Amino acid sequence: MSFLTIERLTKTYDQITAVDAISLDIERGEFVSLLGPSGCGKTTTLQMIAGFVEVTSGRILLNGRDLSQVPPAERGLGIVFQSYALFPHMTVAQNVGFGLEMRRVGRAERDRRIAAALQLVGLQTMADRYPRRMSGGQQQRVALARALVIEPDLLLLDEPLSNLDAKLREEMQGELRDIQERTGLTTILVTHDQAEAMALSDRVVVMNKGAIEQVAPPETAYQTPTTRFVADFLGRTNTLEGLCDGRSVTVRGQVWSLAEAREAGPIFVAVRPERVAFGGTGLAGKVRKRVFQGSQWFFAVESEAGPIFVLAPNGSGTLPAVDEDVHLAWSMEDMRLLSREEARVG
Ligand SMILES: Nc1ncnc2c1ncn2[C@@H]1O[C@H](COP(=O)(O)OP(=O)(O)OP(=O)(O)O)[C@@H](O)[C@H]1O
Repeated sequence: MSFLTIERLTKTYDQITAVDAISLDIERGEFVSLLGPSGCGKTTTLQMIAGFVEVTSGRILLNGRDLSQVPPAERGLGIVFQSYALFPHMTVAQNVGFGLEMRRVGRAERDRRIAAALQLVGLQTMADRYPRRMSGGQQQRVALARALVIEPDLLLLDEPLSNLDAKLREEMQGELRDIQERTGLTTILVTHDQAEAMALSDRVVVMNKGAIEQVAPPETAYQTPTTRFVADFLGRTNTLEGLCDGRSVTVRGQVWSLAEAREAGPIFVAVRPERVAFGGTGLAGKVRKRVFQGSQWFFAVESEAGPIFVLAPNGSGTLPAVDEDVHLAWSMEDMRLLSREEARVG
């Protein structure tokens, strides 16, 4: 039995099915992200786990206990929202200790746990500050300390870093992962940011229209997306139409032999921009756009099979200019084959 089990969880609002019979198992100590575009149902899922949104049907079991009749405050959860929701008239220590006071934890124990939580988020010197005199990143750390101090069974994070600027956000991601690893706390993060989900998680749960598209470690979901939606959502991907004859795949006259036989018929081929190379006698095209991105160059190529994006590391030899005629190649291993059904988008 998993630490957290979600069974056919559903939420409907009048005509809208926000979450559509999703099932998911999360192990103790795992860091899992619910990832998807706006409106896919990730927040609603988290809110049902937290107990803030009533479940329409399905079950949530935490550590074997059915949560349906358990009020939010008794579920043993630490929660951090996008808005820090700190009490402005309380110091950092008072904010962090609030939950302990509610739980009638004694003074000495409270002080010890507040100090430990502040240490964990690197705010040990700021216990007496008021939130308004702190940066967004520091306030978010207070919110995190407040969630950690009650020693929750499960940590729920709803877009906790999306109010921070890009650099601070990246820094906080590292810290969040670090803290999670040190505490071993089972964590669920809701985010629409695929880079954030991939950087932090043991597994990502990619959601679309209230349903789960794929559950996998970030690398697996990125390298072997099982649907076109996942392939498009996790980074940029090129999707081209092809034809399979059972033993090989053809895209505009270019043929790749298959390692394993596959059902014949029309298919889609997905290949990542960083896997496409210039040169050889592959697909012909013309460079339409070339953009310097620091560590890499981005190219938009109009090919005979449609538009193809290419990413080439900076310093990887001579690269083509805009309007130059080019050939594009990639190997069989870098190609994902999606059936028409798998290739549906949206
Ligand atoms: N209280 C509500 N009443 C009616 N519909 C709702 C309510 N809350 C959410 N919805 C709808 O349910 C769907 C899923 O919403 P949800 O907030 O879970 O998505 P999300 O993936 O978290 O999106 P976002 O990142 O924008 O918050 C949306 O279509 C939304 O409009």
